[in-house]
Amino acid sequence: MSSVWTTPHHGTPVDAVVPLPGSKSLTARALVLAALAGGPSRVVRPLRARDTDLMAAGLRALGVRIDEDGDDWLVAPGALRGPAEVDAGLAGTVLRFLPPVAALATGPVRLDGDPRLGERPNAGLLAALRDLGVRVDDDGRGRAPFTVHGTGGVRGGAVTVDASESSQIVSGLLLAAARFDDGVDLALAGGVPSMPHVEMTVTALGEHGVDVVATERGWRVLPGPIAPRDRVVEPDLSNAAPFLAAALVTGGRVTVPDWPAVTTQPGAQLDRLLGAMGAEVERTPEGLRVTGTGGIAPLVADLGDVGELTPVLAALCALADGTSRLTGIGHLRGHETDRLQALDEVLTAVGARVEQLPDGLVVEPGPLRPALVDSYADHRMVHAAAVLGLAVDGVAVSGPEAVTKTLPDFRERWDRMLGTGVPGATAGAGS
Ligand SMILES: O=C(O)C1=C[C@@H](OP(=O)(O)O)[C@@H](O)[C@H](O)C1
Ligand SMILES: C=C(OP(=O)(O)O)C(=O)O
Repeated sequence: MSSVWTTPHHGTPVDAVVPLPGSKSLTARALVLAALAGGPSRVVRPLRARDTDLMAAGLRALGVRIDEDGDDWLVAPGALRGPAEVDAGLAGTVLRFLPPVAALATGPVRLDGDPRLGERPNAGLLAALRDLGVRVDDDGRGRAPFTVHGTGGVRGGAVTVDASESSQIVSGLLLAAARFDDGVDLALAGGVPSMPHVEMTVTALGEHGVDVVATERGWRVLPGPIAPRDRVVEPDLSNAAPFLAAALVTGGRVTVPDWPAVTTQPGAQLDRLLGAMGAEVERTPEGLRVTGTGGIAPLVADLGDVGELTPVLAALCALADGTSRLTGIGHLRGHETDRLQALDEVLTAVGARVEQLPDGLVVEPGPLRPALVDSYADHRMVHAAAVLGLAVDGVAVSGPEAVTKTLPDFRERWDRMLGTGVPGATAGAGS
């Protein structure tokens, strides 16, 4: 049975500096590219959480050596081999980044994960792999579990890909493509959500010396070596969302240190989005500082590029001064849970009126009330509940352990930000 977390209600302005661990998305790319590189790489300050630990475990199962050196990971590529079993848990990154790597291995690689993983869309990836010459056995639905029959090499070449349900399908193919005989000339069959994450992949490839260019309909990766590279992982800006939102909800201020000046992380758009909701946002020498100014303005925005910010932004919408409309996020129905349905249920439970659109949500705030809500095994739904709980006394969430996916000590960090946890350890009073 899962536990229940009664989220802290907080009637006074927060004032805290909240350092955050590394980005899930950057850690995943760093691991995969290091594993495919021509020599060893060091990943400094990787995220250590369920998703990235599963990525490391999956690569190890394929023959890659990954050692811990203090907080760093040392990655030494080896001959990729099956037979192997990969547990992807609920990680979209493992589900979509490892099959193209498995295709380069010698032997069968079976990928499976949590029950919900089998509902996450992946047909576009498996179809593309088959078109590139890879044998994949699945249940006919293109979803986990499935087995990639690696033969030690992939032909590669031109391929048209349906990545309308996840950008990770594109990223997975591009990350491994330099190791395909003919590289890849990837044309999109339609749209792709989360474009900043594809840009993150393209940037990471370039940093590893891979020749990758944008084409009229997609991207071309030339075959060639992947250079090893030591890299420091930026803090996870998407996981900054609930903490920065706390400044808005309580009329306080929160600073996230080491906010990168330039980044491909979609969380960088929090400055624009929280600014549109009434926050004052400044870059200080210490980091990004968000200050609440009293009310919360409603948000009308296409979040297609920044889908993973939706749960926290939608929670803010339930506390706003008017009706919000969030669109461009139909693909969130295939995330850790159907996030549009889950947000509808949670925001309704605390008193908002919610309308589901095919590609989004309309959120009209109502009189707030306490509620016991579900996490739906989704880390970002726990973040959303925590944000609501600041303003609504008596918000409890069942299954809060879902936060292990990307920020295992979320609750401790939350308490410290509010000044109710162990002082000084990971967050303290702002200056
Ligand atoms: O490539 C990545 O690291 C990610 C891409 C996005 O996936 P979708 O395009 O499936 O939304 C994002 O939501 C996910 O959290 C991380
Ligand atoms: C969609 C997310 O995760 P995943 O990488 O599993 O797709 C997320 O973290 O919001």
